[in-house]
Parts: sequence; structure tokens; C-alpha cells
Amino acid sequence: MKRVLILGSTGSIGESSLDVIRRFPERFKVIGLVAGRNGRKLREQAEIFKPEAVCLVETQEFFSFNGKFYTGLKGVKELIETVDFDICISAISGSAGILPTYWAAQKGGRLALANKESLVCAGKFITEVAKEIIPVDSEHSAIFQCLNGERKDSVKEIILTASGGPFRKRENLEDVTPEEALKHPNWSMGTKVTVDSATLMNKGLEVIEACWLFNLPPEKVKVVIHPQSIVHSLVRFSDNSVIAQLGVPDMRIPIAYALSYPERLPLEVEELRLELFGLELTFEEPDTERFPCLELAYKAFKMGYPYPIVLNAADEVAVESFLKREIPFTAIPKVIEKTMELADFEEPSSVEEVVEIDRRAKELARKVVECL
Ligand SMILES: NC(=O)C1=CN([C@@H]2O[C@H](COP(=O)(O)OP(=O)(O)OC[C@H]3O[C@@H](n4cnc5c(N)ncnc54)[C@H](OP(=O)(O)O)[C@@H]3O)[C@@H](O)[C@H]2O)C=CC1
Ligand SMILES: CC(=O)[C@@H](O)[C@H](O)COP(=O)(O)O
Ligand SMILES: [Mn+2]
Repeated sequence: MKRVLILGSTGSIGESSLDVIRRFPERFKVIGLVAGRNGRKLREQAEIFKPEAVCLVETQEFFSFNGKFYTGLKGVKELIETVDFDICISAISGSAGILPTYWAAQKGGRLALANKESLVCAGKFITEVAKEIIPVDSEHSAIFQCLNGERKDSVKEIILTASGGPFRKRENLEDVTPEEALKHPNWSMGTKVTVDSATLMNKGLEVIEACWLFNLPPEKVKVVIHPQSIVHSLVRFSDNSVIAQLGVPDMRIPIAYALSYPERLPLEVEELRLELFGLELTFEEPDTERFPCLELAYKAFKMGYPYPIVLNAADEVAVESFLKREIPFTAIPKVIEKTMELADFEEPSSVEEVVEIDRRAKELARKVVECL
């Protein structure tokens, strides 16, 4: 029986994780749940899964519950230190996930990682302390599966697939609305990652995530647009064999794999039936002129610390401003580029310094937004 802690249990990945765990009660037990501000949903989850401890980080709200109740960021730290878990699913959205992910990695056990922002910003520190990281992000889970049993020196390059988002074919991006940006063609996800998919920043963050996870230089991490989101990613080997992982777009598949690796669970989700649907699998180059965020991410990673932290912070501010209709969709990459230009921060020497740079870079990005 594996004891599972979920950071971000009330979100899209959190709920899909609970759905997987619920199907295998003999294999997994929920031991702790951490959420931001959705006390109502956390309470329902606590009633069903009966964890030893819960934490609401962003409100002082409290509900009576037969276990330990923590609040605030200090509360997450205490919960992680106190609760004895085998697997932590890291699924808080954004840079709010950096410290909880780091603390969970430090504690030992398996880190089932969905929160890509924590690797983008603090990959150096998290990979230093983590005992085992199994990716949950669909592309990285695909790469991880393709690399299974292969020698690292046989890898020529990895190829991340990107759906291209809802605006792949749209001429004019100036008048894009938040409602349109929140309609992902294939995946149902939280708001931040959905808008990032529409700008291609999600793929940029995933390139950096892949560099840390698989210890590869950015030159060996490529991106191809694949609008059907069936091929989740590919690896090209030294003999020019290409191995890919395919499946229906359902996050319960990579979540289940991260929980059960090296085994596979008998997971009842929709089968991929290519012959029934006459499904076409197509691939094309990303359009980096209309979607500059992808190139900005490569640039930030090549520039090194602290630029990936600044990139991510500015993106979070820009996405929030776009969703509040303060800036147009096309201003998102402009805010990020300008914030990176103005940023004058030192290289961080600890995860606490990463968090401080994130805070200051967000302040700077807000000023950039005001000046637009
Ligand atoms: N959704 C998906 O299919 C995929 C997501 N990912 C990544 O997984 C992560 C989560 O994404 P997703 O589930 O879509 O996001 P959601 O927005 O659906 O959920 C975010 C979760 O984080 C919690 N949260 C937010 N802020 C804080 C905070 N300060 N402290 C503690 N908890 C907080 C929310 O709590 P509350 O709601 O209670 O406020 C919620 O539980 C992201 O990094 C994303 O990029 C990666 C691949 C696929
Ligand atoms: C499901 C998942 O892993 C998301 O990160 C997904 O990749 C988003 O789709 P895009 O390919 O459009 O970024
Ligand atoms: Mn992904």
C-alpha cells in the first residue's frame, strides 16, 4: 500500500489523481491533501478519502475534520515534515508550487511531478535533493516511457509534441478573448496552463522542464506541432530509430504511470482505436513569429539563472492581466520579453532566493504591464 500526498488536490490534476487512486484502494491510500482556497472541495475530498492531514494555504477557512488541519505556507511545510508519505503528487499551479515541491523532494520518496514551474524556476535545487522524480506532464511521461531501458548516450534528441492551441490557424491574434483562449482543443485543464498552451509558453516551459528531467541541453530538445494530441512525445536515437508514446488525451494515464512505475495499472480509460476513427496524425513546424513565447523560453534557459525564473514570473503576471482583460493576448510575449530585458537579479544560491527572485520579477512585470 503506497501512501500518497497530493499538493493541489482541488485542481484538475489533483482531481484526476484522486480518480485514479479511488479505483485502486488496495494499492494507494491518500495520506494528505493540500489546496489553495477551495475549502468546500477540500472538505468533500477529506470526507471521501479520510487523509491524516489537510492544509488550506491561501485562506484562514477551517472545517471540522477527523485529522490534523494546517493553514498557510508554514502549514504545508509542517504537514510535509509530519506526514509519512511514499509518493507526493506535485500539482499546485504556478510558482506557488516551488517551495512545497522542494520540501516534498527533500523529504525523500517519489515525486510525481506535474508542477512544471517548480523545475523551470528551481530545477537545479529540486533535482539536487530529489530521490526519484517521475514526470506527470504528458509529454515528459511519454519521453520517460520511451527512454525506459535505453542508454542515455544513445539519445540523439527528444521531440515534444504541442497541440498548437486554439489559435494555430487564426490569422489575427489581436482580438483574442479570454473565453477563446480558455478553450483548449484537446485537453481540459486549469486556466493558467490552458492560456500557456494558447501562447505556446506551455511548450517553452516544457522544454526547460525536459532539460532538467532528462539532463539534456536545449539543443537536444525539439518541439513539433501535432494538433491531435495523440502522440504525446518522441525520442530519436543514435541509429535514427524514433520511439513514440501514444494514447487518448487523458491525464489519468500519465498520473497512473507515475504512481505505479515500474508497473502498469489495469486502468479503464478510453482505448486508442485508430482504425475506428480513421484518425489522422499530422505534424508541422511551430510558428515562432506568431507565437514568440516558445523562443523566449529557449532564450531564457540558454541565458541561465535567473532568467527562467523571470520568464515564468512575467508569464504568470501577463496571463493574469490578460484574463482580467487588462492587456491583449498579443501583449503576453511583449510583457515577458520586456521584463527579461529589465531584470537585474543575481543568480540564486538557494530555493528561498529563487522564491524571492520570483516575487521581485512579478513586481517588475506588473510595472511593465502598467506601462504598456
Ligand atoms: N491540468 C493538466 O492536465 C495538466 C497540468 N499540468 C501542470 O500541473 C499543475 C496544476 O495544473 P492544473 O491542475 O491544471 O491547475 P488548476 O488550476 O486546475 O489547479 C491548481 C491547484 O493548485 C492549488 N493552488 C493554487 N495556488 C495555491 C497555493 N498558493 N498554495 C497551494 N495550493 C495552491 C489550487 O487550489 P484551489 O483551487 O483550492 O485554490 C488547485 O488545487 C500546473 O503546473 C500545470 O502546468 C501539467 C500537465 C497537464
Ligand atoms: C496535458 C498536458 O500535458 C498539457 O501540458 C498539454 O501538453 C497542453 O497542451 P499543448 O500541447 O497545447 O501545450
Ligand atoms: Mn504537457
